[in-house]
Amino acid sequence: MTGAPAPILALEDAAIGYGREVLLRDLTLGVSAGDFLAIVGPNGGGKTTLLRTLLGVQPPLGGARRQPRPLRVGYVPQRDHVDAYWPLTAAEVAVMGRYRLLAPGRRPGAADREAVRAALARVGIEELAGVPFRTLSGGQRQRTLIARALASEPELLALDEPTNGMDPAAELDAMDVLRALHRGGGLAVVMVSHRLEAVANYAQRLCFVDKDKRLFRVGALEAMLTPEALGALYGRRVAVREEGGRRFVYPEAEAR
Ligand SMILES: Nc1ncnc2c1ncn2[C@@H]1O[C@H](COP(=O)(O)OP(=O)(O)OP(=O)(O)O)[C@@H](O)[C@H]1O
Repeated sequence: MTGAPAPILALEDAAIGYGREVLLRDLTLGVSAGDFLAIVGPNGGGKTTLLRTLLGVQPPLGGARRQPRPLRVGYVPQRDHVDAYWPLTAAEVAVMGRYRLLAPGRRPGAADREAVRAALARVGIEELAGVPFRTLSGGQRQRTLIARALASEPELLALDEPTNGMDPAAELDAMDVLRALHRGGGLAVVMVSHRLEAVANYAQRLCFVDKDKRLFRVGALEAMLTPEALGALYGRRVAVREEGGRRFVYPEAEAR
């Protein structure tokens, strides 16, 4: 039988939220091995809540979360939530990703140091291993946090706003790193972004989320970049144009 591959993580008719407050309900979403899914919506729209519920960090308020087998997930939190790592070096931050692979009470050994070196190399910052995290640029910090996640040998990389606050060049660099990890490493990637343009050239599938509009929609990239789907997300006409092999998102001026 052919068809969509079996999901490694799924929500079925799920409600997400906190305590008694449901942000969105009836959400059905699956993530398969090798997927690249971007969750897009406005600030405060419920993206992080959806990601955390999908990962099992917080429970759904209704419906079900399915995870058919144990899954190694590398989680990359929002960068500005982790500045407390001062005064650790990049390698000392990345080695934290090894801790759950260590036997209780064991300290990281040569194999762990090699895994960290390899993880820093995969994100292109091997030479920054001994540099204090707090002195790194935003883009270098983000790569360090991705290396920490990679050091845990994940099957799924989950990232919350990985390019937030970056200049356009650093954003492209970071997204290129994710693409290389996805294509070369066979990693499934699920990321949250409030900027559609940041992910429109990288993700295979998009999920639009906005609790205020009661919007939840998921589909293949091409199906989600239509005027109709973009209108549902932005509440105005938005066009996507391709120039030089890249997609750009243009909100169109309202008629006066
Ligand atoms: N721990 C919490 N308890 C109660 N409400 C929360 C909690 N965390 C977030 N919320 C609320 O849930 C809503 C969605 O927040 P969420 O962080 O999921 O949105 P987001 O789309 O990821 O936004 P951002 O891009 O600003 O991080 C917001 O109204 C927020 O105030």
